[in-house]
Amino acid sequence: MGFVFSKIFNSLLGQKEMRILILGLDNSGKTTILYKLHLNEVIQTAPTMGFNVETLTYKNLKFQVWDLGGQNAIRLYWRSYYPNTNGIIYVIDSFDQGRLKTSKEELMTLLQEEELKNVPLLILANKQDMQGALSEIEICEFLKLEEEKSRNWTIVKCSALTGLGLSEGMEWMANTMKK
Ligand SMILES: Nc1nc2c(ncn2[C@@H]2O[C@H](COP(=O)(O)OP(=O)(O)OP(=O)(O)O)[C@@H](O)[C@H]2O)c(=O)[nH]1
Ligand SMILES: [Mg+2]
Repeated sequence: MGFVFSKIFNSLLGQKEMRILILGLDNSGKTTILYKLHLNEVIQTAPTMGFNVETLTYKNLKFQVWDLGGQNAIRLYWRSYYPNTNGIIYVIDSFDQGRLKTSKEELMTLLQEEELKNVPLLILANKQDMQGALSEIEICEFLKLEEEKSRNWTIVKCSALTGLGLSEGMEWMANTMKK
């Protein structure tokens, strides 16, 4: 009986689009990641002034993925996209150590948002192809996220250029949402 219910539930879930936001500072690689996932290509990007949105299917789940511009002035508008969000992908440029503190501050601010309470968080430590990039362990230590007890979160090292880690990250998101 339970099996029948879980099959029905899964098929319903398969049709529902899960709303995912890709957030992070400008130049961290959000748009490159979105299109690497969508087209399996590295596209030439320009700074995003508004947003890009694409539908991706992964593990029988449909994700409606919103990539928002990360420039300082545009970050003010992130919160208008928060309602009904099912997952957050937070992208960090692992090579840009000078802006890691700012990136952490932005992350801490959004984690305090009531509308994003308990929403699963996938942190992507991007640009791992660059010599001198911080490892995901170093970034994790810097972020000090151990206190995020009520939220499902993980950190995955990735490169939007090579594709490293992107499937792993999406797999985590899909599995977390299916639970
Ligand atoms: N080496 C390397 N470069 C990357 C990687 N991901 C993105 N880039 C480059 O970083 C630059 C910025 O990438 P975008 O995807 O436009 O960054 P963004 O986060 O969307 O930036 P905004 O739209 O301004 O918020 C581009 O030159 C990308 O080619 C990566 O994994 N490795
Ligand atoms: Mg962009």
